[in-house]
Amino acid sequence: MRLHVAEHPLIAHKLTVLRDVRTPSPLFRQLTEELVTLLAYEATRDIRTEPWEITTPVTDTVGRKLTEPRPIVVPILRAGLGMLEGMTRLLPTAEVGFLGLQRNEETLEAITYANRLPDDLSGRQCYVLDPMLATGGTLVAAIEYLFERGARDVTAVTLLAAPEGLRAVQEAIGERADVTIVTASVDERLNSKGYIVPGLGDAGDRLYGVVD
Ligand SMILES: O=P(O)(O)OC[C@H]1O[C@H](OP(=O)(O)OP(=O)(O)O)[C@H](O)[C@@H]1O
Ligand SMILES: O=c1cc[nH]c(=O)[nH]1
Ligand SMILES: [Mg+2]
Repeated sequence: MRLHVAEHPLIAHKLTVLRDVRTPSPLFRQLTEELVTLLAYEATRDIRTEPWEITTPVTDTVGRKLTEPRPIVVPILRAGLGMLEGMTRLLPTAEVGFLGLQRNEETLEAITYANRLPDDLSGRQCYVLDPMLATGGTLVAAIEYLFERGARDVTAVTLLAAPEGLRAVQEAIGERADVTIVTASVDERLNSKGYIVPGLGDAGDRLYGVVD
């Protein structure tokens, strides 16, 4: 597993406003999108391209173009949905699959309630979107769903990651595949309720409001 912590003054600034408990949902959503676009730049550093011949108004030349098959972007509902627009703005031709997972607040176990992925992901570059990597249960489950369909090249884009969650992903995935995590921050720890500290609270609730 590779970890990339994206360090940039704009990321640090936007993340600080995002963490602030006084930041209302509309601004939280806007900042999430902006942060994802900045993180996507890092996350797609190894996206596959191939030579492509074109003619400019001046001459013939060879540039580069994204290779087929198209990359796939997989937001983890709910909170990952807030990252989709920012990612597809940079990767407009990407296919989008969906996973819905919810953490049980007592056991912290991730329960799957939606799985809408292409059947065959072999040879595809997959980008998983979830703002929070806490215990790692959700991301490990998501990566396993992608592996089941043949994916072996997975990049997870998160806003915050806890050291505990990073260790859990490393232990679960091992050397089985090429997994990269791109995050804006590795925070200090988890609290007794499994929340990231200092964190930003419940990302889904801050994006979309509290649902029972
Ligand atoms: O690393 P973990 O301990 O598994 O926790 C992280 C998960 O928790 C949050 O989702 P939540 O269950 O709150 O669902 P929501 O997005 O619908 O709010 C978050 O968006 C991650 O998916
Ligand atoms: O701090 C946390 C941990 C899990 N999920 C969240 O939304 N926030
Ligand atoms: Mg939530």
